[in-house]
Amino acid sequence: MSKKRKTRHVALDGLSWQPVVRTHAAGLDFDEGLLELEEVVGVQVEYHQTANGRVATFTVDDSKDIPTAVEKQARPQTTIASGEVTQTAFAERRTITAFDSNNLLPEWHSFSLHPQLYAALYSQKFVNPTPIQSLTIPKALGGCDVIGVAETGSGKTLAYGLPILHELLTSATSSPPPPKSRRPLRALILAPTRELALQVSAHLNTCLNHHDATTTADGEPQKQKRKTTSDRGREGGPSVPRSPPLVSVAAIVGGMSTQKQRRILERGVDVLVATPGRLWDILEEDDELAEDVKNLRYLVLDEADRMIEAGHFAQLDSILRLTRRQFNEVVTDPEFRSEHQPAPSNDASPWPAMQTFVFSATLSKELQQNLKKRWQPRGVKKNNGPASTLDDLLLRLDFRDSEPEIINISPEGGVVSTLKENRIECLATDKDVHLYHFLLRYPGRTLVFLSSIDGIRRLTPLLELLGLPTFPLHSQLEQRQRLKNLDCFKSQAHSILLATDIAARGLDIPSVSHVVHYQIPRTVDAYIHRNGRTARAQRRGFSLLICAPDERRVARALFGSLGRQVTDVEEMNVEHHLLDKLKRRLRVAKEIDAVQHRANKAIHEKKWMRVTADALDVELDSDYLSDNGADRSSRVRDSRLVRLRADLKELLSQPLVARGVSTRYITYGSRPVAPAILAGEYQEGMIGVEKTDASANAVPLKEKVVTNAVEFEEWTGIQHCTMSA
Ligand SMILES: Nc1ncnc2c1ncn2[C@@H]1O[C@H](COP(=O)(O)OP(=O)(O)OP(=O)(O)O)[C@@H](O)[C@H]1O
Repeated sequence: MSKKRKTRHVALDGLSWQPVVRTHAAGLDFDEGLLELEEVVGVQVEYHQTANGRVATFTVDDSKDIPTAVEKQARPQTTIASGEVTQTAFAERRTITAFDSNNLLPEWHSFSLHPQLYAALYSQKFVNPTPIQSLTIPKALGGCDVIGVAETGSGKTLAYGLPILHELLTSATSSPPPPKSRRPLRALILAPTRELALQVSAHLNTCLNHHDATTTADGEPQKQKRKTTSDRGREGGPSVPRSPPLVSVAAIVGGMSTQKQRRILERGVDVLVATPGRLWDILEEDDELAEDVKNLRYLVLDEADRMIEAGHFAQLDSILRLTRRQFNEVVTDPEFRSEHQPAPSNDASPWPAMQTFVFSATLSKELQQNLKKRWQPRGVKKNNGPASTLDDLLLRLDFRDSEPEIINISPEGGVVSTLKENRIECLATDKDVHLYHFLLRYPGRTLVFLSSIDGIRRLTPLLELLGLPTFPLHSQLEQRQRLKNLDCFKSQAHSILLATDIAARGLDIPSVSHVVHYQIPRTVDAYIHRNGRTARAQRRGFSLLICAPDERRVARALFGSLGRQVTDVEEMNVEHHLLDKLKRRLRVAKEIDAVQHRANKAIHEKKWMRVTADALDVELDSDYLSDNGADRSSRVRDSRLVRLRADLKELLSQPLVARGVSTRYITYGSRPVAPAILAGEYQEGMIGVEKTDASANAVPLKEKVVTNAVEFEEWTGIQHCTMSA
């Protein structure tokens, strides 16, 4: 006789969701666009078709004695923090208590960091601290507030991250948090974009969950195979005991399920990385978190200047007000204020006073000086209305330190020493062909910046039709798609990301070989940050500015603001004789795209008419429904498409041949090319075109001045122009 199963229905949030282990590497690992993965065990999911669509019912199988989240919370020792927790719990069992930094990481030894962090640095082969890390870490560990300005890709995340993790790890090791209560938030890191927030969270988690090495008795790291989600699956389900991590880091960003976010916060988080908009939404509902923010130990503004541009101003202002010692000012949202009366003073916090870190690659000197001067004793601050500029906002930061340390090691002229800049001047209508030529001539991971989303929408299908692996990134894409595209871009050695300035800040994508400014950036900061996606961490990088005549004034002003002249930037050598062939390919690709676009539009219109007619309960004209005319035109379109595609295929199959090279007699003649083809010295698909690095193919400046004196004059002739916004 079968035993009757006991079932009960519970709400989605009442289930015992558990974060799933995912592989880590420093940087973005978004699993094809998944922000966070959770699993639930012992629950049957049934789908029912209803008038409102498909509905899922979750039925807990009690025979398996699976606790719900509510039951779990009632048990001691089961609070789990952050999406990365199972890994963290796993690492915790191997918490490192000793590390021979004196011998293994001598350059880091004087910082006396927590052994866990040393082991993580060692396993990532970060043998030397970067300059900003060397200067910042001792100050931060000594309790100073720090304003750090250093070039892009110089390791600013760990400059503020290591001191925070060090203190949290040290205090967690000496006095573990009480098991039952939700652990209070200790550090808040605010970042302007979702991608950057997720990246910072992943970067810090890598330092906590170091998987590649474990220590032997003498503290010597020893290689160990990293566990992956699939390994775990093969082993037959979760094998890791789910104990709380020592320190948990989580990210809260827009575009992520709010239910998941609530669960993450309920489990308790030590370090929260967030975008201001989503964090403020949560703070308005979560009193406990708002209370935590008032008693923070660390506050970090990463890429503070961009936060203003990203339209987070009001929310950022409101969050910063919560962190101030005396809550006696007008809050942006009065309703919120009445609910959240101030904690009397930060002195009540069990932690020492809050430390504030402000980091960016671009904070004006003037602002840095103002920040230093602006400190006033508690309670005498003026100007309590809502902040309206970055200056205004940062001047209201409540540094507890009367002398915040300003560490500015940004390079003169804003250019990283390992970056090579080139430019191409051409008509606006020739930008496409120059971009196409560059992408073929210098394959690699290329990030192309455009000023408008329309431009990205136009170029993406063209480059795809031309056979180039192209991915778009802009704010009108769904978050999941944004992360997926980033993942695709970074997983292929030869790929192209067409992006707006949403990708200009902070993103640490491994080995971006080229940055192309398809349109001139609107600000100097944007130019610096765009360039900063390549030439990171002392690697070499290349940036190309494609400039049309009507952009020259802006270019001149931009370089003027950097204390340079645009003519200091070498012109790129272009194989002009190849451009005609490339233009032909582009023309056909554009035609295909236009025909396809018309076809899609017709289909959509028809569909829309049908849905609208159904909704209004009206009958469509029989002529309209008969499809005869439409069929005819779609047949014409289809056959045109077939023809055009065949033309493009033919054009793409024709090799691009350098001037003076005969493809009929490749073994002899004035330039026999066969030996070089066999030796792989030519660029693929380009016969007779030498394989070179983009940075090695510029027209030397002197030569340019002599041969093109008129053009040179045009670039320098007009003085005193101003940047347009
Ligand atoms: N000490 C180190 N040694 C070697 N590599 C490091 C070190 N510290 C950080 N890195 C690596 O350098 C890269 C850039 O670091 P990070 O993203 O923190 O730079 P950043 O200064 O914040 O850049 P941006 O201004 O563009 O945001 C990362 O891939 C990081 O893993």
